[in-house]
Amino acid sequence: MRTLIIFSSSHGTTEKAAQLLKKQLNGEVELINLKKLSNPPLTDYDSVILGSSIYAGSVKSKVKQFIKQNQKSLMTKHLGLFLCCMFEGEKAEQQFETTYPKELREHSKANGLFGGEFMVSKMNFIERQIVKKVAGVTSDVSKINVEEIERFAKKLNA
Ligand SMILES: Cc1cc2nc3c(=O)[nH]c(=O)nc-3n(C[C@H](O)[C@H](O)[C@H](O)COP(=O)(O)O)c2cc1C
Repeated sequence: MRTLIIFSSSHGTTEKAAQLLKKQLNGEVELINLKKLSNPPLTDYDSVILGSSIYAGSVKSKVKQFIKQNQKSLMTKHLGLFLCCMFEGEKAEQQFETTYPKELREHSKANGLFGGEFMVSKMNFIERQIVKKVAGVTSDVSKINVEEIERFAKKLNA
């Protein structure tokens, strides 16, 4: 089985999660950052995994655009969808639902909330102000959910 993990990441957390996931998956796995290649061809892959982070309640625009262009093709793949974000529980679930269309969520073999990070050291001035005001965070915080990544990989490997 050939798998492609496609992601978009601003401060590197979704990329980190994608790398952790890659280690857990069976078969040949490649990673593509949408920043480098905005519409990668999917024909050579049986399995496609899509991952994004959330900023101010919205998914990264490159992911939105990729879904728009490839939704039909994604419906023919062994599919996985994940999100990196700092909200947890119901709020995180809601963000997942607004990120990925219902049709894809229902077709997907694994849907995952992988936690997130506030990488203050990589943020610009405005982002630092927002994170300080909204979350009271002034230094790097990591809450990547490794168990959730393992659970997600097991489902896709099954
Ligand atoms: C300015 C800013 C806004 C954010 N807004 C949200 C949000 O609305 N909901 C949420 O769950 N996480 C939010 N986050 C947390 C990011 O989703 C989290 O930092 C994520 O790990 C970023 O991943 P990336 O480095 O791959 O882009 C925000 C972070 C920043 C810096």
